[in-house]
Amino acid sequence: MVETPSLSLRSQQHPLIRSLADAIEAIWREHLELAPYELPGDLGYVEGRLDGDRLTIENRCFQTSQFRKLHLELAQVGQMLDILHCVMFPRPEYPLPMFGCDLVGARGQIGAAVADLSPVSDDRALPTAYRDALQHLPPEIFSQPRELPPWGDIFSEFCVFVRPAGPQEEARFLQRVRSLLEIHCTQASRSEPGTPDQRRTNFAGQQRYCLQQQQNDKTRRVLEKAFGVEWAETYITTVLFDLPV
Ligand SMILES: C=CC1=C(C)C(=O)N/C1=C\C1=NC(=C\c2[nH]c(/C=C3\NC(=O)C(CC)=C3C)c(C)c2CCC(=O)O)/C(CCC(=O)O)=C1C
Repeated sequence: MVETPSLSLRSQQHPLIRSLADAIEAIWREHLELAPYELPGDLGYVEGRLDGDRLTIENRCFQTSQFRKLHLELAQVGQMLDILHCVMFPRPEYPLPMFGCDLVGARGQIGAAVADLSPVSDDRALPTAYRDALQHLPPEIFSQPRELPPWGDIFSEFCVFVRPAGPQEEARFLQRVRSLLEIHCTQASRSEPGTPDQRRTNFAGQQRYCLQQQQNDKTRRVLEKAFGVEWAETYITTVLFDLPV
C-alpha cells in the first residue's frame, strides 16, 4: 500500500483542482494495485521563482502492472496560476490509450480544462470497447468550448477542451473525467499484453503523443520563466512527457 502525505498543495488551490486530484487518486486506488515510482533527481517537490512569484510543484507518481507511470502533478505560481496535470502512461505491451488531463486556473477561474483518452494505434482510433463506452456517456454540454492548438492532433474526437463557466460546468467537467478514468481503469484491469508487433505500434503511438505534447509552448514558457530554459527542457522531456523506453 502506497502512503501519500495528507498535506498537499491542493488544499490551497482552486476547488475543482482539489476535487479532481482527490478523484483521480481515489479511482486509481480503487481499481489499480499502486506501487511507488521514483522520479529522477528527487523531483517530488520543487520550488522556483517566476517574475518574483514562487512556483511550487508537487508530483505524485505510481506504477502498476499495466502502467509504467501514473503521474499527478499540482503546481501553483504565487497566488496567480493553479495547475493540475495528469498523464497515465501504459506499458507498451498493453493495447491501452493515453489518458491526459490539464487544468489551468488564474485568480479563481479555470481558463483551460482538458481531458482525453488519446489513441496510440496506427489508425489513430480508440479501441472499440472504449468507443462503445464513450459513446454511451451523456453528452456534456459546455457553454465555452475552446479550440485545440495544431499540436493537439493527438487527441480523440471525444476530447473535452473548455473554459468551464461556473460551478455547474465545473461539476460537469469533474464528472466527465471520473467517467473517462472509470472506463480506462476498468479496461486496463481486463487487458492482456499483446504481440511484439502490437507493442511496437503502441510504442510508436506513445512516442508521437509525447513529442506532440512537448510542443505545448504554454507549459514550456511557465517552466522556463521559473527554472530557466535548460531545466524546463529536461523537466518536460524526462518528467512530463518522457518517451517510452
Ligand atoms: C491532455 C492534455 C494536456 C496535458 C497532459 C498537458 O500537460 N497539457 C495538456 C493540454 C493543454 N494545456 C494547455 C494550456 C496551458 N498549459 C499551461 C501550463 C501548464 N500545463 C501543465 O501541465 C504544466 C506543468 C505542471 C504547466 C506549467 C498553461 C499556462 C496553459 C495556457 C492556459 C490557457 O490557455 O488558458 C492547452 C491549450 C494550449 C493552447 O491553447 O495553445 C492544452 C490543449
